[in-house]
Amino acid sequence: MQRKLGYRPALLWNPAVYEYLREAYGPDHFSRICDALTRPSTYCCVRVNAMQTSTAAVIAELKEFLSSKEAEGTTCYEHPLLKNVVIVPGRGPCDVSYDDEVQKIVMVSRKCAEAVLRGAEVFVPGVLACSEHVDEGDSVAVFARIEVKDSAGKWSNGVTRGTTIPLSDWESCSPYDWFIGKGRAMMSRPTLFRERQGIAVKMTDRIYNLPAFHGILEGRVFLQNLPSIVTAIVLDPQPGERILDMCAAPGGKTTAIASLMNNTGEVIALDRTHNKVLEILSLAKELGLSCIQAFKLDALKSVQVDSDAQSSLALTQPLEKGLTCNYACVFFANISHFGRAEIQCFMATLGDPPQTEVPPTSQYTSKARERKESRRLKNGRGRGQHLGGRVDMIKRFPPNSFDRVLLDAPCSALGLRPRLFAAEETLESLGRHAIYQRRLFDRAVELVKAGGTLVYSTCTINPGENEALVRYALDKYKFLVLVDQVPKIGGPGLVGGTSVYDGRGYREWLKEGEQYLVQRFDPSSPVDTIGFFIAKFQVPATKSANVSGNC
Ligand SMILES: C[S@@+](CC[C@H](N)C(=O)[O-])C[C@H]1O[C@@H](n2cnc3c(N)ncnc32)[C@H](O)[C@@H]1O
Repeated sequence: MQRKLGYRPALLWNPAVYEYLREAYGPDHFSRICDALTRPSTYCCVRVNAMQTSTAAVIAELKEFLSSKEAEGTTCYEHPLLKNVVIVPGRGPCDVSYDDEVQKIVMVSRKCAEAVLRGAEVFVPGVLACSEHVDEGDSVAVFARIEVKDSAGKWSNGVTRGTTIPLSDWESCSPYDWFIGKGRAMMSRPTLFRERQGIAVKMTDRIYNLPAFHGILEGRVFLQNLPSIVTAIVLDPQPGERILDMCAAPGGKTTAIASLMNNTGEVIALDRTHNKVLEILSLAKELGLSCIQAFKLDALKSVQVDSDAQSSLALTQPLEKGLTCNYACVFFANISHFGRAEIQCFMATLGDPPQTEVPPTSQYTSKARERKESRRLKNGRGRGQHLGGRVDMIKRFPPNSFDRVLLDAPCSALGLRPRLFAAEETLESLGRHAIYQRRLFDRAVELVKAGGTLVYSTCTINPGENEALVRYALDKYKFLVLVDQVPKIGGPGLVGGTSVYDGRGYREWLKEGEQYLVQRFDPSSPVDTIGFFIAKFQVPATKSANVSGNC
């Protein structure tokens, strides 16, 4: 059947979100955006680590590498506007025809398919089902299985892992299966469903051919989306400055910022997830960027309140020590789920720390510590040690601590591509993202110095998390100035607002004139990037007086 032979996936949305975005962009534009979201960008963007090498050297090495591949005609060039950025074009969509040789099918999960469309091979955990008698070396057609709603209203792929697809029975594929290319099976069917890892299918004919250069130029380049690189440049970090990257993992923008500063100054990277902090540290090490310090910290709790000052020294200790070292650490570890105001209020009533609250460990071991010790004996050293050391967990900062702050906020990620399914977000969940981003933004405003710069970015096309955040920021913090950005590669933002009530009342976007100050990367535009949004704010020298009146 025709639908199985072409790659024309229709993106599935929650109906209310679909209507909301359709109204925001207009039917034709939104239809083009949906179409673009289902495809990967047709080029790779490589950020050169200028600390280790030069753009010319990278281009020379890449050209040599690419010419040794069968990807004929593939070349690369420096981005015309961005220093140290190399573009490597790919191809697609390509016609991949079936012939009699390909009779066997491998069905993969939607997430696996999205990775394959970005250039990955099919790995074992991504395989859901395949034809009977698939043997190592067989030519197979690879299909993506898209989620469907089950009888309980839950989204699932509806396929039991290991299911057999009859030979050549294309009809057994539903309208939710999309052909993404052909490949060579690297293992037989029984092995495939017995193994837990490894390459299951090596792709030979892809709908999208993106250059893959794993394992070359390590430490000298970093593969990064164009808008992410632009975000770091827009922040305009200067050598010697103190910069905060509030939501930093895996560290793409953190390392871009540190490189722009020639590795001089201080880049503080926060993330609330332990292993993600290790990822930042490992990337910084790989790229040789020693000016980066990464901490595990909920950015919502990153601002020191007056009563923190006395205990700030203790708060910079790793939590493991904190459990035994002193009262302040134990206190903060245990109440970390409270908000700032509650902590402030509690601390104010607390007075001096009691001397005998936590006896020394030699005399006393808490139940939690006992459990931890027994886990340690059973499992060996903690995960921090396995992955290369533990991370500092608590470090609050006094207000007005940073020359520049980047808030690359956690978001609905509705701009990421390729994307074969978008129905998981509802108007309510979009509203929750927006609220969370506003709370993080409030902290960012506190932490940036008077005279400093604050950049806010997301990888979503949802105006409620983009333009509406800017409206919130300018309405709440009258002293903030929305400023122009260099370079400007994205298009203008959205003016006006929405009639669709998202349950939270965030309906106003930009005012006339403001749209040219932000940049919105539209996936359907010729720049062909992920959907992304950047806003830059300047804080005047008189910030502190204004902050107290507005925060
Ligand atoms: C969009 S990603 C950041 C990507 C990163 N800036 C980069 O360019 O590589 C958002 C990150 O925010 C982190 N995050 C979410 N809530 C947070 C919080 N309250 N405090 C700190 N990090 C948080 C998530 O763990 C996630 O790694």
